[in-house]
Amino acid sequence: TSEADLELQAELLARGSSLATSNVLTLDNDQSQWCKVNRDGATTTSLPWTWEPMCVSGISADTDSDFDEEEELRKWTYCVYTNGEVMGGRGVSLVTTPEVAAGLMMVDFADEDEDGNPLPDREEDLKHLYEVKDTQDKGKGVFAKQDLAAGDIIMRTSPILFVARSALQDLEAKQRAKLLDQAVSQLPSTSQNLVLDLARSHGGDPITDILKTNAMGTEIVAVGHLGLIPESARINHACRPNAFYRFNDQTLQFEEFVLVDIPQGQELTHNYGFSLLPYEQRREAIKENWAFECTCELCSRSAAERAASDERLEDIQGIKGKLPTRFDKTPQMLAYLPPLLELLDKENLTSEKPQFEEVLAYVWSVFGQEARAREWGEKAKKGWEVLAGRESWEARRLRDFVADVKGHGSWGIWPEGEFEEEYLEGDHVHDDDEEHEHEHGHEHDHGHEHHGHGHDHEHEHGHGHGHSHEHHHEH
Ligand SMILES: C[S@@+](CC[C@H](N)C(=O)[O-])C[C@H]1O[C@@H](n2cnc3c(N)ncnc32)[C@H](O)[C@@H]1O
Repeated sequence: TSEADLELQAELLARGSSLATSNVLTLDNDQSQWCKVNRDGATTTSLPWTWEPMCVSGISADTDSDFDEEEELRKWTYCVYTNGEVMGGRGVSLVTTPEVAAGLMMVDFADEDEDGNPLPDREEDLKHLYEVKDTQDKGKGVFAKQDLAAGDIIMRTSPILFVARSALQDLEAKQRAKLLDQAVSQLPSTSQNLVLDLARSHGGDPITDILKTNAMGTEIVAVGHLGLIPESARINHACRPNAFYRFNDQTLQFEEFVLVDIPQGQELTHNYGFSLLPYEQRREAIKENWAFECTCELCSRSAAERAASDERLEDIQGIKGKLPTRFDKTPQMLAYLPPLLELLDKENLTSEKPQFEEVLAYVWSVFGQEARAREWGEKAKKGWEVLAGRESWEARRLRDFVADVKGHGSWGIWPEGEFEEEYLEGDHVHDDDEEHEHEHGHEHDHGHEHHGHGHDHEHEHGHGHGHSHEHHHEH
Protein backbone atom coordinates (compact mmCIF):
# COMPACT_ATOMS: atom_id res chain seq x y z
CA THR A 1 0.00 0.00 0.00
CA SER A 2 1.46 3.37 -0.97
CA GLU A 3 1.77 6.25 1.43
CA ALA A 4 -0.90 8.16 -0.45
CA ASP A 5 -3.28 5.23 0.00
CA LEU A 6 -2.57 5.13 3.70
CA GLU A 7 -3.23 8.84 4.00
CA LEU A 8 -6.46 8.49 2.11
CA GLN A 9 -7.49 5.61 4.32
CA ALA A 10 -6.70 7.56 7.46
CA GLU A 11 -8.65 10.54 6.18
CA LEU A 12 -11.62 8.43 5.23
CA LEU A 13 -11.48 6.72 8.56
CA ALA A 14 -11.48 10.05 10.37
CA ARG A 15 -14.38 11.25 8.28
CA GLY A 16 -16.26 8.02 8.82
CA SER A 17 -15.86 8.24 12.57
CA SER A 18 -16.85 11.86 12.72
CA LEU A 19 -20.11 10.99 11.01
CA ALA A 20 -21.10 9.26 14.19
CA THR A 21 -21.20 12.52 16.08
CA SER A 22 -21.82 15.17 13.44
CA ASN A 23 -24.73 13.35 11.98
CA VAL A 24 -26.92 12.68 14.91
CA LEU A 25 -29.55 15.36 14.99
CA THR A 26 -31.17 16.50 18.15
CA LEU A 27 -34.59 14.99 18.16
CA ASP A 28 -37.13 15.37 20.86
CA ASN A 29 -39.42 12.61 19.76
CA ASP A 30 -39.07 9.69 17.46
CA GLN A 31 -39.47 11.80 14.40
CA SER A 32 -36.49 10.94 12.35
CA GLN A 33 -34.74 13.11 9.85
CA TRP A 34 -32.84 12.50 6.69
CA CYS A 35 -29.58 14.18 6.08
CA LYS A 36 -26.82 14.29 3.54
CA VAL A 37 -23.32 13.60 4.67
CA ASN A 38 -20.70 16.25 4.15
CA ARG A 39 -17.99 14.98 1.91
CA ASP A 40 -15.63 17.92 2.40
CA GLY A 41 -15.09 18.23 -1.32
CA ALA A 42 -13.95 14.63 -1.77
CA THR A 43 -15.11 13.11 -5.00
CA THR A 44 -17.69 10.39 -4.66
CA THR A 45 -15.58 7.99 -6.67
CA SER A 46 -12.85 7.87 -4.05
CA LEU A 47 -12.64 4.66 -2.06
CA PRO A 48 -14.29 3.18 -0.27
CA TRP A 49 -17.72 4.52 -1.26
CA THR A 50 -18.72 5.42 -4.78
CA TRP A 51 -22.00 7.03 -3.71
CA GLU A 52 -22.77 9.76 -1.20
CA PRO A 53 -23.89 7.99 1.97
CA MET A 54 -27.56 8.63 2.69
CA CYS A 55 -28.40 8.66 6.38
CA VAL A 56 -31.32 8.72 8.75
CA SER A 57 -31.20 9.34 12.49
CA GLY A 58 -33.69 8.76 15.23
CA ILE A 59 -34.24 7.70 18.79
CA SER A 60 -35.50 4.38 20.03
CA ALA A 61 -36.78 3.55 23.47
CA ASP A 62 -35.31 0.31 24.76
CA THR A 63 -37.04 -1.29 27.69
CA ASP A 64 -34.49 -2.82 29.95
CA SER A 65 -36.21 -6.00 30.97
CA ASP A 66 -33.99 -6.53 34.01
CA PHE A 67 -35.22 -3.37 35.65
CA ASP A 68 -38.67 -3.43 34.13
CA GLU A 69 -40.44 -0.21 33.28
CA GLU A 70 -37.10 1.63 32.91
CA GLU A 71 -36.92 2.97 29.40
CA GLU A 72 -33.62 3.98 27.96
CA LEU A 73 -33.45 6.34 25.03
CA ARG A 74 -30.92 5.41 22.42
CA LYS A 75 -29.95 7.62 19.52
CA TRP A 76 -29.13 5.90 16.29
CA THR A 77 -27.98 6.68 12.77
CA TYR A 78 -28.06 4.33 9.84
CA CYS A 79 -26.70 5.14 6.41
CA VAL A 80 -26.53 3.48 3.03
CA TYR A 81 -22.95 2.90 1.93
CA THR A 82 -22.23 1.58 -1.53
CA ASN A 83 -19.12 0.73 -3.41
CA GLY A 84 -20.28 -0.23 -6.89
CA GLU A 85 -16.87 -1.40 -8.11
CA VAL A 86 -15.29 -3.74 -5.59
CA MET A 87 -15.38 -7.52 -5.58
CA GLY A 88 -14.67 -7.82 -9.26
CA GLY A 89 -17.29 -5.25 -10.23
CA ARG A 90 -20.05 -6.92 -8.26
CA GLY A 91 -20.21 -4.09 -5.74
CA VAL A 92 -21.44 -4.07 -2.17
CA SER A 93 -24.06 -2.01 -0.32
CA LEU A 94 -24.49 -1.73 3.42
CA VAL A 95 -27.26 -0.31 5.55
CA THR A 96 -25.38 0.16 8.78
CA THR A 97 -24.06 2.59 11.36
CA PRO A 98 -21.28 5.10 10.62
CA GLU A 99 -19.15 3.27 13.21
CA VAL A 100 -19.36 0.00 11.31
CA ALA A 101 -18.71 1.78 8.02
CA ALA A 102 -15.64 3.43 9.54
CA GLY A 103 -14.40 0.02 10.69
CA LEU A 104 -14.91 -1.37 7.20
CA MET A 105 -12.78 1.29 5.60
CA MET A 106 -9.82 -0.61 6.89
CA VAL A 107 -10.69 -3.83 5.15
CA ASP A 108 -8.97 -5.10 2.13
CA PHE A 109 -11.89 -5.53 -0.21
CA ALA A 110 -10.20 -8.63 -1.54
CA ASP A 111 -9.87 -7.68 -5.19
CA GLU A 112 -6.18 -8.44 -5.09
CA ASP A 113 -4.02 -11.25 -3.82
CA GLU A 114 -1.15 -10.69 -1.39
CA ASP A 115 1.15 -9.57 -4.21
CA GLY A 116 -1.31 -6.98 -5.45
CA ASN A 117 -2.42 -8.96 -8.51
CA PRO A 118 -6.11 -8.83 -9.31
CA LEU A 119 -7.95 -12.00 -8.32
CA PRO A 120 -9.66 -13.96 -11.09
CA ASP A 121 -13.44 -14.19 -11.05
CA ARG A 122 -13.48 -16.76 -8.30
CA GLU A 123 -17.13 -17.69 -8.63
CA GLU A 124 -16.57 -18.51 -12.30
CA ASP A 125 -13.86 -20.96 -11.23
CA LEU A 126 -16.27 -23.15 -9.31
CA LYS A 127 -19.48 -22.97 -11.32
CA HIS A 128 -18.92 -26.41 -12.83
CA LEU A 129 -19.38 -27.95 -9.37
CA TYR A 130 -23.09 -27.18 -8.95
CA GLU A 131 -26.23 -26.18 -10.78
CA VAL A 132 -29.41 -24.35 -9.80
CA LYS A 133 -32.58 -26.25 -10.76
CA ASP A 134 -36.24 -26.36 -9.85
CA THR A 135 -37.12 -28.78 -7.05
CA GLN A 136 -40.44 -30.55 -6.65
CA ASP A 137 -41.74 -28.59 -3.68
CA LYS A 138 -39.19 -26.04 -2.51
CA GLY A 139 -38.78 -23.67 -5.43
CA LYS A 140 -35.25 -23.62 -6.81
CA GLY A 141 -32.43 -25.57 -5.25
CA VAL A 142 -28.71 -26.21 -5.73
CA PHE A 143 -27.50 -29.63 -6.90
CA ALA A 144 -24.07 -31.26 -7.11
CA LYS A 145 -22.90 -31.61 -10.72
CA GLN A 146 -20.20 -34.05 -9.68
CA ASP A 147 -19.25 -36.03 -6.57
CA LEU A 148 -18.18 -33.60 -3.86
CA ALA A 149 -16.09 -34.43 -0.79
CA ALA A 150 -16.31 -33.01 2.73
CA GLY A 151 -14.23 -29.84 2.86
CA ASP A 152 -14.57 -29.01 -0.86
CA ILE A 153 -15.23 -25.33 -1.42
CA ILE A 154 -18.05 -24.89 -3.89
CA MET A 155 -18.64 -21.13 -3.93
CA ARG A 156 -16.19 -18.31 -3.39
CA THR A 157 -18.00 -15.04 -3.52
CA SER A 158 -19.02 -11.99 -1.50
CA PRO A 159 -22.24 -10.71 0.00
CA ILE A 160 -23.92 -8.01 -2.09
CA LEU A 161 -25.96 -6.41 0.65
CA PHE A 162 -25.50 -6.14 4.41
CA VAL A 163 -28.09 -4.79 6.79
CA ALA A 164 -27.39 -4.22 10.48
CA ARG A 165 -29.81 -6.36 12.46
CA SER A 166 -30.60 -3.46 14.76
CA ALA A 167 -31.62 -1.34 11.75
CA LEU A 168 -34.49 -3.71 11.07
CA GLN A 169 -35.77 -3.02 14.57
CA ASP A 170 -35.04 0.69 14.83
CA LEU A 171 -36.24 1.87 11.43
CA GLU A 172 -39.94 2.10 10.85
CA ALA A 173 -41.25 0.31 7.78
CA LYS A 174 -41.18 3.28 5.39
CA GLN A 175 -37.67 4.39 6.32
CA ARG A 176 -36.46 0.84 6.10
CA ALA A 177 -37.96 0.34 2.65
CA LYS A 178 -36.43 3.62 1.47
CA LEU A 179 -32.93 2.80 2.71
CA LEU A 180 -33.09 -0.76 1.37
CA ASP A 181 -34.32 0.43 -2.04
CA GLN A 182 -31.51 2.94 -2.17
CA ALA A 183 -28.96 0.32 -1.17
CA VAL A 184 -30.05 -2.01 -3.98
CA SER A 185 -30.51 0.67 -6.64
CA GLN A 186 -26.92 1.88 -6.17
CA LEU A 187 -25.52 -1.55 -7.08
CA PRO A 188 -24.44 -2.43 -10.63
CA SER A 189 -27.46 -3.66 -12.60
CA THR A 190 -26.33 -7.31 -12.77
CA SER A 191 -26.08 -7.32 -8.97
CA GLN A 192 -29.48 -5.62 -8.64
CA ASN A 193 -30.97 -8.38 -10.77
CA LEU A 194 -29.34 -11.08 -8.66
CA VAL A 195 -31.03 -9.59 -5.58
CA LEU A 196 -34.44 -8.89 -7.11
CA ASP A 197 -34.63 -12.38 -8.62
CA LEU A 198 -34.40 -14.10 -5.21
CA ALA A 199 -37.30 -15.93 -3.56
CA ARG A 200 -39.84 -14.10 -1.38
CA SER A 201 -42.03 -15.66 1.27
CA HIS A 202 -43.50 -13.11 3.67
CA GLY A 203 -45.18 -10.47 1.53
CA GLY A 204 -44.88 -6.71 2.18
CA ASP A 205 -41.97 -4.58 1.07
CA PRO A 206 -40.09 -6.61 -1.58
CA ILE A 207 -36.53 -6.04 -0.44
CA THR A 208 -37.39 -6.56 3.22
CA ASP A 209 -39.05 -9.82 2.17
CA ILE A 210 -36.05 -10.86 0.07
CA LEU A 211 -33.80 -10.21 3.08
CA LYS A 212 -36.01 -12.15 5.46
CA THR A 213 -36.26 -15.06 3.06
CA ASN A 214 -32.63 -15.26 1.99
CA ALA A 215 -30.18 -13.45 4.23
CA MET A 216 -27.62 -15.16 6.42
CA GLY A 217 -26.27 -14.02 9.76
CA THR A 218 -22.85 -12.42 9.54
CA GLU A 219 -20.82 -10.18 11.78
CA ILE A 220 -18.94 -7.11 10.67
CA VAL A 221 -16.56 -5.62 13.22
CA ALA A 222 -18.41 -7.73 15.80
CA VAL A 223 -21.80 -6.18 14.98
CA GLY A 224 -24.60 -8.50 13.85
CA HIS A 225 -25.71 -8.05 10.24
CA LEU A 226 -27.79 -9.89 7.71
CA GLY A 227 -25.83 -10.65 4.58
CA LEU A 228 -27.28 -11.43 1.19
CA ILE A 229 -25.26 -13.88 -0.91
CA PRO A 230 -27.45 -14.56 -3.96
CA GLU A 231 -25.69 -17.76 -5.10
CA SER A 232 -25.77 -19.39 -1.67
CA ALA A 233 -29.33 -18.18 -1.04
CA ARG A 234 -30.56 -20.79 -3.54
CA ILE A 235 -29.62 -23.56 -1.13
CA ASN A 236 -32.66 -24.99 0.64
CA HIS A 237 -32.90 -25.93 4.29
CA ALA A 238 -32.41 -29.35 5.85
CA CYS A 239 -32.28 -30.02 9.58
CA ARG A 240 -29.22 -32.23 8.91
CA PRO A 241 -27.45 -30.25 6.19
CA ASN A 242 -24.64 -31.34 3.89
CA ALA A 243 -23.21 -27.88 3.21
CA PHE A 244 -22.11 -24.96 5.32
CA TYR A 245 -20.45 -21.56 4.97
CA ARG A 246 -17.73 -19.31 6.30
CA PHE A 247 -17.58 -15.56 6.12
CA ASN A 248 -14.48 -13.49 6.68
CA ASP A 249 -15.35 -9.96 7.75
CA GLN A 250 -11.81 -8.76 7.13
CA THR A 251 -12.02 -9.41 3.41
CA LEU A 252 -15.80 -9.78 2.94
CA GLN A 253 -15.08 -13.15 1.35
CA PHE A 254 -17.75 -15.78 1.60
CA GLU A 255 -17.07 -19.48 1.15
CA GLU A 256 -19.64 -22.20 0.77
CA PHE A 257 -18.23 -25.64 1.53
CA VAL A 258 -19.25 -29.28 1.68
CA LEU A 259 -19.84 -30.63 5.19
CA VAL A 260 -20.37 -34.31 4.34
CA ASP A 261 -19.66 -36.05 1.03
CA ILE A 262 -22.33 -35.29 -1.59
CA PRO A 263 -22.82 -37.63 -4.55
CA GLN A 264 -23.41 -36.15 -8.00
CA GLY A 265 -27.04 -35.15 -8.49
CA GLN A 266 -27.84 -34.76 -4.79
CA GLU A 267 -29.27 -31.49 -3.51
CA LEU A 268 -27.10 -29.26 -1.33
CA THR A 269 -28.66 -28.14 1.95
CA HIS A 270 -28.03 -25.58 4.71
CA ASN A 271 -29.20 -25.51 8.27
CA TYR A 272 -31.36 -22.38 8.61
CA GLY A 273 -31.45 -22.92 12.39
CA PHE A 274 -33.36 -24.74 15.13
CA SER A 275 -31.69 -28.04 14.29
CA LEU A 276 -31.27 -29.05 17.93
CA LEU A 277 -34.96 -28.69 18.76
CA PRO A 278 -37.21 -31.75 18.81
CA TYR A 279 -39.43 -32.30 15.78
CA GLU A 280 -42.61 -30.44 16.81
CA GLN A 281 -40.81 -27.40 18.21
CA ARG A 282 -38.42 -27.32 15.29
CA ARG A 283 -41.26 -27.38 12.81
CA GLU A 284 -43.05 -24.58 14.65
CA ALA A 285 -39.93 -22.43 14.88
CA ILE A 286 -39.15 -22.86 11.18
CA LYS A 287 -42.71 -22.01 10.26
CA GLU A 288 -42.76 -18.96 12.47
CA ASN A 289 -39.41 -17.59 11.35
CA TRP A 290 -39.23 -18.78 7.77
CA ALA A 291 -42.84 -19.21 6.76
CA PHE A 292 -42.41 -22.68 5.30
CA GLU A 293 -43.26 -26.23 6.37
CA CYS A 294 -40.04 -28.17 6.59
CA THR A 295 -40.01 -31.15 4.26
CA CYS A 296 -36.40 -32.15 4.87
CA GLU A 297 -35.32 -35.79 5.12
CA LEU A 298 -35.37 -35.81 8.94
CA CYS A 299 -38.78 -34.12 9.19
CA SER A 300 -40.20 -36.53 6.59
CA ARG A 301 -39.27 -39.70 8.49
CA SER A 302 -41.84 -41.98 10.14
CA ALA A 303 -43.28 -40.96 13.52
CA ALA A 304 -41.26 -43.70 15.23
CA GLU A 305 -38.00 -42.57 13.64
CA ARG A 306 -38.74 -38.95 14.52
CA ALA A 307 -39.36 -39.98 18.13
CA ALA A 308 -36.02 -41.79 18.20
CA SER A 309 -34.31 -38.67 16.89
CA ASP A 310 -36.09 -36.51 19.51
CA GLU A 311 -34.87 -38.85 22.22
CA ARG A 312 -31.28 -38.58 21.02
CA LEU A 313 -31.59 -34.79 20.96
CA GLU A 314 -32.83 -34.82 24.54
CA ASP A 315 -29.94 -37.05 25.60
CA ILE A 316 -27.49 -34.76 23.80
CA GLN A 317 -28.80 -31.73 25.66
CA GLY A 318 -28.77 -33.70 28.90
CA ILE A 319 -25.12 -34.68 28.53
CA LYS A 320 -24.08 -31.19 27.45
CA GLY A 321 -25.72 -29.85 30.62
CA LYS A 322 -23.66 -32.23 32.76
CA LEU A 323 -20.21 -31.66 31.28
CA PRO A 324 -17.95 -30.59 34.14
CA THR A 325 -16.20 -27.25 34.08
CA ARG A 326 -13.85 -27.85 37.01
CA PHE A 327 -10.45 -29.39 36.42
CA ASP A 328 -10.80 -31.79 39.36
CA LYS A 329 -13.87 -33.26 37.63
CA THR A 330 -11.94 -34.01 34.44
CA PRO A 331 -12.41 -37.80 34.82
CA GLN A 332 -16.14 -37.27 34.23
CA MET A 333 -15.32 -36.12 30.71
CA LEU A 334 -14.34 -39.68 29.96
CA ALA A 335 -17.79 -40.82 30.98
CA TYR A 336 -19.72 -38.17 29.09
CA LEU A 337 -17.83 -37.29 25.92
CA PRO A 338 -17.73 -40.68 24.16
CA PRO A 339 -21.51 -41.24 24.43
CA LEU A 340 -22.12 -37.59 23.44
CA LEU A 341 -19.99 -38.03 20.32
CA GLU A 342 -21.75 -41.27 19.49
CA LEU A 343 -25.13 -39.55 19.75
CA LEU A 344 -24.00 -36.61 17.61
CA ASP A 345 -22.77 -39.09 15.05
CA LYS A 346 -26.02 -41.08 15.01
CA GLU A 347 -27.98 -37.86 14.77
CA ASN A 348 -25.80 -36.61 11.89
CA LEU A 349 -24.96 -33.42 13.78
CA THR A 350 -21.60 -33.32 12.04
CA SER A 351 -20.75 -29.69 12.68
CA GLU A 352 -21.12 -30.15 16.44
CA LYS A 353 -18.48 -32.86 16.71
CA PRO A 354 -15.01 -31.30 16.33
CA GLN A 355 -15.27 -29.13 19.46
CA PHE A 356 -15.98 -32.20 21.64
CA GLU A 357 -13.46 -34.44 19.86
CA GLU A 358 -10.86 -31.80 20.63
CA VAL A 359 -11.74 -31.66 24.32
CA LEU A 360 -11.60 -35.43 24.53
CA ALA A 361 -8.14 -35.41 22.95
CA TYR A 362 -6.92 -32.98 25.62
CA VAL A 363 -8.54 -35.02 28.40
CA TRP A 364 -6.61 -38.12 27.33
CA SER A 365 -3.52 -35.97 27.18
CA VAL A 366 -4.15 -34.73 30.73
CA PHE A 367 -4.04 -38.38 31.84
CA GLY A 368 -0.90 -39.05 29.86
CA GLN A 369 -2.54 -41.40 27.36
CA GLU A 370 -0.69 -40.54 24.18
CA ALA A 371 -2.25 -42.97 21.70
CA ARG A 372 -5.81 -42.09 22.67
CA ALA A 373 -5.02 -38.39 22.73
CA ARG A 374 -3.64 -38.61 19.22
CA GLU A 375 -6.55 -40.70 17.96
CA TRP A 376 -9.10 -38.07 19.07
CA GLY A 377 -6.80 -35.27 18.03
CA GLU A 378 -6.78 -36.70 14.51
CA LYS A 379 -10.58 -36.78 14.43
CA ALA A 380 -10.81 -33.20 15.68
CA LYS A 381 -8.21 -32.13 13.13
CA LYS A 382 -10.18 -33.65 10.25
CA GLY A 383 -13.38 -32.10 11.54
CA TRP A 384 -11.88 -28.62 11.91
CA GLU A 385 -10.21 -28.84 8.51
CA VAL A 386 -13.67 -29.23 7.01
CA LEU A 387 -15.57 -26.87 9.30
CA ALA A 388 -13.12 -24.03 9.83
CA GLY A 389 -10.96 -24.67 6.77
CA ARG A 390 -7.54 -26.23 6.25
CA GLU A 391 -5.74 -23.00 7.01
CA SER A 392 -7.83 -22.13 10.07
CA TRP A 393 -6.16 -21.72 13.43
CA GLU A 394 -8.29 -24.59 14.72
CA ALA A 395 -6.87 -26.95 12.11
CA ARG A 396 -3.32 -25.71 12.76
CA ARG A 397 -3.76 -26.10 16.49
CA LEU A 398 -4.79 -29.74 16.09
CA ARG A 399 -2.05 -30.46 13.54
CA ASP A 400 0.46 -29.16 16.11
CA PHE A 401 -1.17 -31.26 18.83
CA VAL A 402 -1.07 -34.59 16.98
CA ALA A 403 2.48 -33.94 15.80
CA ASP A 404 3.67 -33.59 19.40
CA VAL A 405 1.12 -34.69 22.00
CA LYS A 406 3.73 -34.74 24.76
CA GLY A 407 4.70 -31.17 24.00
CA HIS A 408 1.18 -29.90 24.61
CA GLY A 409 0.37 -27.90 27.75
CA SER A 410 -2.20 -30.48 28.83
CA TRP A 411 0.21 -33.42 28.72
CA GLY A 412 0.23 -35.46 31.94
CA ILE A 413 -0.91 -32.63 34.20
CA TRP A 414 -3.28 -34.88 36.21
CA PRO A 415 -1.62 -35.21 39.65
CA GLU A 416 0.48 -38.38 39.79
CA GLY A 417 -0.82 -41.07 42.09
CA GLU A 418 -4.37 -39.82 41.61
CA PHE A 419 -4.89 -41.50 38.30
CA GLU A 420 -7.14 -44.52 38.48
CA GLU A 421 -7.38 -47.18 35.83
CA GLU A 422 -11.13 -47.13 36.03
CA TYR A 423 -11.16 -43.59 34.56
CA LEU A 424 -10.28 -45.33 31.34
CA GLU A 425 -13.41 -47.43 31.53
CA GLY A 426 -15.57 -44.36 31.73
CA ASP A 427 -18.06 -46.04 34.04
CA HIS A 428 -16.94 -44.59 37.33
CA VAL A 429 -19.41 -41.74 37.18
CA HIS A 430 -22.75 -42.59 38.63
CA ASP A 431 -25.80 -41.07 37.15
CA ASP A 432 -27.20 -39.98 40.46
CA ASP A 433 -28.63 -36.87 38.88
CA GLU A 434 -30.48 -38.65 36.11
CA GLU A 435 -33.68 -36.73 36.95
CA HIS A 436 -32.01 -33.39 36.60
CA GLU A 437 -30.73 -34.13 33.24
CA HIS A 438 -34.19 -34.27 31.80
CA GLU A 439 -35.17 -30.97 33.29
CA HIS A 440 -32.82 -29.02 31.21
CA GLY A 441 -33.70 -30.71 28.04
CA HIS A 442 -33.98 -28.30 25.16
CA GLU A 443 -34.64 -25.22 27.14
CA HIS A 444 -31.35 -23.61 26.24
CA ASP A 445 -31.90 -23.72 22.61
CA HIS A 446 -34.10 -21.07 21.22
CA GLY A 447 -33.07 -21.95 17.81
CA HIS A 448 -29.86 -20.10 18.07
CA GLU A 449 -27.35 -22.74 17.70
CA HIS A 450 -23.79 -22.00 17.52
CA HIS A 451 -21.74 -24.02 15.30
CA GLY A 452 -18.25 -23.17 15.91
CA HIS A 453 -17.77 -19.51 15.61
CA GLY A 454 -21.26 -18.64 15.47
CA HIS A 455 -23.75 -19.47 12.94
CA ASP A 456 -27.44 -20.11 12.62
CA HIS A 457 -30.13 -19.14 10.20
CA GLU A 458 -32.35 -17.37 12.52
CA HIS A 459 -30.95 -18.36 11.23
CA GLU A 460 -27.61 -18.83 11.29
CA HIS A 461 -25.21 -20.92 9.50
CA GLY A 462 -21.72 -20.32 8.62
CA HIS A 463 -18.55 -20.34 10.39
CA GLY A 464 -15.09 -19.09 10.48
CA HIS A 465 -12.97 -16.54 12.12
CA GLY A 466 -14.99 -13.63 12.55
CA HIS A 467 -16.96 -15.44 10.15
CA SER A 468 -20.30 -16.28 11.11
CA HIS A 469 -22.82 -18.41 9.70
CA GLU A 470 -26.41 -18.23 9.89
CA HIS A 471 -28.74 -18.19 7.23
CA HIS A 472 -30.29 -15.65 9.23
CA HIS A 473 -33.50 -14.42 9.39
CA GLU A 474 -34.46 -12.16 11.86
CA HIS A 475 -33.09 -13.89 12.05
C1 LIG B 1 -33.16 -19.12 0.98
S1 LIG B 1 -34.47 -19.61 -0.05
C2 LIG B 1 -33.91 -21.10 -0.76
C3 LIG B 1 -34.00 -21.07 -2.29
C4 LIG B 1 -35.40 -21.03 -2.82
N1 LIG B 1 -35.97 -22.38 -2.88
C5 LIG B 1 -35.45 -20.38 -4.18
O1 LIG B 1 -36.23 -20.83 -5.05
O2 LIG B 1 -34.76 -19.40 -4.41
C6 LIG B 1 -35.66 -20.06 1.15
C7 LIG B 1 -36.98 -20.52 0.60
O3 LIG B 1 -36.87 -21.82 0.03
C8 LIG B 1 -37.95 -22.67 0.43
N2 LIG B 1 -37.40 -23.76 1.27
C9 LIG B 1 -36.13 -23.86 1.68
N3 LIG B 1 -35.93 -24.98 2.39
C10 LIG B 1 -37.10 -25.63 2.45
C11 LIG B 1 -37.54 -26.84 3.06
N4 LIG B 1 -36.72 -27.64 3.76
N5 LIG B 1 -38.84 -27.20 2.92
C12 LIG B 1 -39.68 -26.42 2.21
N6 LIG B 1 -39.34 -25.26 1.64
C13 LIG B 1 -38.06 -24.85 1.73
C14 LIG B 1 -38.90 -21.81 1.19
O4 LIG B 1 -39.87 -21.34 0.28
C15 LIG B 1 -38.04 -20.64 1.67
O5 LIG B 1 -38.77 -19.46 1.81
